[in-house]
Amino acid sequence: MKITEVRLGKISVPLRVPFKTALRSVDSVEDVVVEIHTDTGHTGYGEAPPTGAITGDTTGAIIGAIQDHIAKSIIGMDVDDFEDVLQKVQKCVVKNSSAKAAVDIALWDLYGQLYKIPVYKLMGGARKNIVTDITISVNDPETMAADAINAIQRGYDCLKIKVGVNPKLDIDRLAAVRKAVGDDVCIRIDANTAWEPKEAVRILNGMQEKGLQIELVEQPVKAHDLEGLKYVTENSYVPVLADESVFSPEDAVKIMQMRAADLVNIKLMKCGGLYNALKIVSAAEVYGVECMLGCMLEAKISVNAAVELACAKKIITKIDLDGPVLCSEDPIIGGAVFNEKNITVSDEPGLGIKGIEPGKIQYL
Ligand SMILES: C[C@H](N)C(=O)N[C@H](CCC(=O)O)C(=O)O
Ligand SMILES: [Mg+2]
Repeated sequence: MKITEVRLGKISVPLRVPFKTALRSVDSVEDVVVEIHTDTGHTGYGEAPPTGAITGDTTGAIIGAIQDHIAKSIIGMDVDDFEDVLQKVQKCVVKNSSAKAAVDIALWDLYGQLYKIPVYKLMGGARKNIVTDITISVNDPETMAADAINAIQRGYDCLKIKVGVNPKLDIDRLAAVRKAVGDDVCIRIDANTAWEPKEAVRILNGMQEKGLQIELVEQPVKAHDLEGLKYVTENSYVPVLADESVFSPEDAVKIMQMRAADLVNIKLMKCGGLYNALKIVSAAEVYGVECMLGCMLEAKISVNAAVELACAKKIITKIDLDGPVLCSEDPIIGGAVFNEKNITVSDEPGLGIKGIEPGKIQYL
């Protein structure tokens, strides 16, 4: 199965409501779609969003990295030389984790098709069903309480609450949400790097002293501030999950060795795809650190690849794969079934993606 062409396109999917975090505010998912074609007539699908505020990757940079470096390096290679092709993707250009992830995902899709096996079974095959949380954007406390009730009415029982814009409001935000949804709903929060370490401990312990039952906090402090992250981990009542601080497997190992966080959030767009995500998973298994499988604002092709990984590995105990359910439509045909919080992985070979709705992709 030789790679003959790497074709790129763009999709744009409106969100149900604007997505607002401490780092950015957007109204739609804008993704680069990758199709890898082969001499056997197979197509592998991948996808990457331009999450510049977190990865530094813009649409133009994703397209440029793939066209100028990655595609040139892998065209003509045989997908059956899988390790060689995956390593070529990682090594032909530095950084550019989202571009690498998009191509890596498409290659796993092809490799699964070659051996007629779903990707989650190739990687471990632990389970077929997972349950995701849903994200509530940061707003004023009343709006967030109303959004939380709406999520509960859609059937979600775990909410990921964004905080960190005007941190003075954060305890009031969580108090309003907890009051609105009651005690049985799981609430996790994500500060997206917004707080200083001492401020984080004060806010988090203030929340727990009020009985708000926060399950975990994601990335309370700046990405590079591992000492600050460790300070929060050691001094707050709330378990800490590292997100923006963990891109590569090396980052993950460092955080685990330092005990700078209690958990890590694996995202394919940060680590460059499934090849490196599996290394983070292995490190987590060795250190006994549970993982979240998360996503950026992404449509269903790349989130589908994350579903495959989450269904393969039991060390992944927290699921934040709500990209597709935040969208107002799903232009992707095939793949995992997203029924609100319940996600069922596809049993088709590869990723099970059949294509994109006609007219929904703009080829370059
Ligand atoms: C969409 C997902 N639930 C999420 O919140 N991801 C964010 C970053 C998403 C983005 O800005 O595109 C996170 O976990 O930090
Ligand atoms: Mg996060």
